[in-house]
Amino acid sequence: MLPLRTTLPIRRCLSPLARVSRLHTTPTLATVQQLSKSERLTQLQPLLGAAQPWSMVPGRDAIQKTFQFQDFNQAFGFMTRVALKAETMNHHPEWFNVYNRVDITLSTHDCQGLSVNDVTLATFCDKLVD
Ligand SMILES: C[C@H](O)[C@H](O)[C@H]1CNC2=NC(N)=NC(=O)C2=N1
Repeated sequence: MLPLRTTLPIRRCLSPLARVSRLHTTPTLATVQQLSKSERLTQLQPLLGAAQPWSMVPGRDAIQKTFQFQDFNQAFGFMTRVALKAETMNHHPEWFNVYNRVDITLSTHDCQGLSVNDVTLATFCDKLVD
């Protein structure tokens, strides 16, 4: 005779599908923070003061830079490499391309401003054309 209330552990109450989905739940995303004042001095300033500098976007906490290449092939090859890096970082540029020109704007939507991810991706872009 089964007792009226069984207190089975929760995992045995889940349907197989629910159990699997619990195994594959998306981990909570680490929240990315805006660059601190000191990070802006140590990490952002070098980008803004470089020989081929990034510049702040007026009215936004974002940086922008235009890259010029010999032709479309070179420009698209650059974009391909940046795109693959963006995917591995899960951090994506805002960009525009016409022929041999690539305009890139970087900012972090999740924190409505510049984060270390933008510094990392900007540095990656610069190294590609060094
Ligand atoms: C859901 C997804 O992980 C987030 O939207 C990622 C994707 N790529 C991103 N790219 C940029 N530039 N900023 C973000 O905050 C961001 N967030």
